[in-house]
Amino acid sequence: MKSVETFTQLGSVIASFMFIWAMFKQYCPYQLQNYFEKYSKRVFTFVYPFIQITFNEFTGDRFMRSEAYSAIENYLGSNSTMQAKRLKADVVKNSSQSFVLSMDDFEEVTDEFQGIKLRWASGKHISKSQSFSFHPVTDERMYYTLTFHKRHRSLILGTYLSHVLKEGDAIKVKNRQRKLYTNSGSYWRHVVFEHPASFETIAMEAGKKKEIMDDLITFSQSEEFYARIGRAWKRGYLLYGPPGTGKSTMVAAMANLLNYDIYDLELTSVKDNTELRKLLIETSSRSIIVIEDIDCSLDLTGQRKKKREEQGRGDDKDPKLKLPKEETDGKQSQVTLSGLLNFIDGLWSSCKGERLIVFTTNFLEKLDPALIRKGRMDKHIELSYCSFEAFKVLAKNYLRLETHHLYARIQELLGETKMTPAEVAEHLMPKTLPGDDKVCLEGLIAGLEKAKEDARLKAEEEEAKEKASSPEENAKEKGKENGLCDNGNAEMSKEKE
Ligand SMILES: Nc1ncnc2c1ncn2[C@@H]1O[C@H](COP(=O)(O)OP(=O)(O)OP(=O)(O)O)[C@@H](O)[C@H]1O
Ligand SMILES: [Mg+2]
Repeated sequence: MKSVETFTQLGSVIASFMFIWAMFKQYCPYQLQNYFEKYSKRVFTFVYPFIQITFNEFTGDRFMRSEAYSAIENYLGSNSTMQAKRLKADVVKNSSQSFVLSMDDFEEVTDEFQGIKLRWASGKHISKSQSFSFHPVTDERMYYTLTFHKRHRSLILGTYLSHVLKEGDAIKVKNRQRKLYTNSGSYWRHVVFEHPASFETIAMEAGKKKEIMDDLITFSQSEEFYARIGRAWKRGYLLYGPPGTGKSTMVAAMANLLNYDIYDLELTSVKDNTELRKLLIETSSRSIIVIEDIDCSLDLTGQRKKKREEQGRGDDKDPKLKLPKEETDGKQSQVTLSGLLNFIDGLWSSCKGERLIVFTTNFLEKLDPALIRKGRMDKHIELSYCSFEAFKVLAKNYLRLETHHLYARIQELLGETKMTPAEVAEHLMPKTLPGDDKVCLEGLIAGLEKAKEDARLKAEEEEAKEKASSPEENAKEKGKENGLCDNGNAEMSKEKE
């Protein structure tokens, strides 16, 4: 890199000479000017075999920061921290509130790409406002320059620069503030997404958890695979299970694992298929589009289909078919099952980047099979009642307990009765400060025993009802009634006698 520096100094000398020439050339005869310029350029390229590219912070529009400049800034971040003697620090308001370091003005760092050394330098143009003012405004425009030998021109201009942009963008995505979007009608609004859920804290069997995490990570790293097989880079997940088993929590954990944004799509407030299409096209890459409680969101369920069949109306693929959920509402949503299916199947192919679509439901059996078939909803994940293994995860998170003598009783009860992780978690919440583990575990045992007793009573009640409504029982009951009547008649006839 020493040679680059020497040549840079030489370049500066030649540049100064060119500047002096520019000042005085007007006093030279025209032919001499041409002659001098032609040969001075040749000499310059001969003695200075390096190419320099400038990347300005602002291009054209003063208010729009150049994307290339930001990508380079991110790309050089780690190099700058290691090499530059003067750094600039800033705080990024993300969850970690960490510092972001970049090289200060007029600093230099080197980079290496496929064995080629390159030099990046930062600079600043300062211009004062021309108009007179007591508070003159200075206009500062930062820039980066990249210097490399001309024999590497094609490699640097092609492969290296796209590598810089790609890496810089990836770093930007990693450091960015993630967002949670919700739709009000056909517009997305967003807030900063800072949900603490992670796969580590989700109560679930370790094997199942690992399988889901592996699936997600494999998906996020399979851009080339999807391109090769000619499929849009998307994957559908269907999370189903009773309320309070962690479906929404898992969506947040997925977003945190993959560093994705979340688009929480409220289908009932979407007017029609056109609005749905608009909303979905506006979603960015690296995002999860979630439709919670899909069975309630719209009547996109098998039951509605059956009802329609009974009414002798066409099939569910008819795009004109309207499936308003709240027909009594003033505003009717006219999003159709076919509208949703068409989007899931078709439109994404033209949207760049990766997207996950997640449906959650409490009632799997209510959903139209067309909606959840493989290829649309590729992975079906059941979130169910709390197992002992899941309980241990919760106890570790909430009480920092690995084991306890009450665990044996809890294991026994969890095998006999159903309780959702949400309910178990509620029992494990400390009731006083500092929390008392034994009190929490005993509370849970009491809760489980009560749930077991309630379930037993309910089962008995149902059994009794069933018996009452069974034909044999009815006949017996009738028999009894008749018997009573006969007896009554007999008594009456006795009385008559
Ligand atoms: N598997 C789980 N692991 C850890 N915490 C859980 C789990 N399931 C539920 N919880 C806790 O219970 C609360 C409710 O869970 P969540 O909202 O994810 O349930 P859900 O399945 O989405 O319910 P619903 O069907 O009613 O929307 C969460 O705040 C979470 O802390
Ligand atoms: Mg939920």
